[in-house]
Amino acid sequence: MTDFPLLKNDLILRAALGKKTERAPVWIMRQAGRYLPEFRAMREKYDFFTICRTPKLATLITLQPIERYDGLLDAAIIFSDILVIPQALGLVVEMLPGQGPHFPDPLKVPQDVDTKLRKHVDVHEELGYVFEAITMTRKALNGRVPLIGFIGGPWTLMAYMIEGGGSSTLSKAKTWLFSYPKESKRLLQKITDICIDFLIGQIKAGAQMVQVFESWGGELSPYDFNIFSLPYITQIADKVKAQLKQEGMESVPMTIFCKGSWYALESLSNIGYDTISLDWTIDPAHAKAITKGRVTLQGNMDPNVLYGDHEEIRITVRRMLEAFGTGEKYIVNLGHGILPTVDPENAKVFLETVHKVGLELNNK
Ligand SMILES: Cc1c2[nH]c(c1CCC(=O)O)Cc1[nH]c(c(CCC(=O)O)c1C)Cc1[nH]c(c(CCC(=O)O)c1C)Cc1[nH]c(c(C)c1CCC(=O)O)C2
Repeated sequence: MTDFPLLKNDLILRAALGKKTERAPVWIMRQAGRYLPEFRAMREKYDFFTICRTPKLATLITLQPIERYDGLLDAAIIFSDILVIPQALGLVVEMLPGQGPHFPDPLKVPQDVDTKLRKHVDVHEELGYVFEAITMTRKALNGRVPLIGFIGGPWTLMAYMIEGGGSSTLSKAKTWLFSYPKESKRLLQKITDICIDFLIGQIKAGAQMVQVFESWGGELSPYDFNIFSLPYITQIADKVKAQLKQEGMESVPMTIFCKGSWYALESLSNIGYDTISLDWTIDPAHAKAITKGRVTLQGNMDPNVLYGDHEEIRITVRRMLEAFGTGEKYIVNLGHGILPTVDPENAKVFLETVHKVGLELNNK
């Protein structure tokens, strides 16, 4: 194991493990991204996946929000993308400016799993650049805040690999689920095996917390979620923790974010994750009543509130903190990624209010 600088702010790790905190910690999904002019300047020079594959650039960008919002963020998240796993499997993925991800040759029929995808993926060979970026970033952070690693959930990755990009209906991916359920499960298992190896590698490289982004969970009915998502995200938590334990290594807190899967809260609080990240359609009181303190909750302000004026942002943050409670089992975040046209000053108002109101409510 590499020797890393001593961690000075462990609020988020304590909150994730259910310990008391002086105030609720905060970070922002997609905090290193297009809303920051310093990120856009880098993107004028470099292609998206070139940045992901160049540890020095990924480190620099991961640190951008940490430096801009000096002392206001309680975690950094490694700059990368969930789609590096489909790339590791052998698919070409491009990031089209302003349009998002594009697969020129996606999976079309089940036989493609055998002809278009690598039989075996060695994560060190294919994704070693992410591990290097994590180790480099953890050192560059110099203990300021913990570093979060991440992966996409198997169903979300499968859907991208078949749709070939974003989609409003996911009809192509769902055609697989309902026409070729056996082959779909085989593909989901293949992706899951890589997710497990990749997360373990990220933790060994220095990730101090990890998040699974099942961003398209809510596109499935509760019945289908239990068949095509839940078993795989469950395996990820189980096997990552079991393997680290077997190797005598400490695990790190794990967060599951199933966007839109409000119906799955009960199941999600029983499958080995420490934290559940919520989108804004879930009422905090409802989430607390269902999860009953078994997990830490993270979230969940509507990212569009950051388009409101400063006073509206402050009011919404206060309401959210009062509803979740700030001293225990809560991490503040948005309900989904920060939007690319948000004013970075509004994000600052959000962060400052979280600090101010969090301390105030804890000292009551
Ligand atoms: C579905 C998904 C993807 N990527 C991701 C998800 C899960 C979270 C979610 O649901 O939003 C996760 C992700 N993508 C990115 C990060 C980096 C770390 C961070 O959060 O700051 C993380 C955690 C960088 C990125 N990933 C992407 C950008 C913008 C790319 C650009 O510069 O053109 C960044 C900074 C591109 C991307 N990557 C993806 C899409 C749909 C897009 C285009 C839309 C968008 O820009 O938000 C796939």
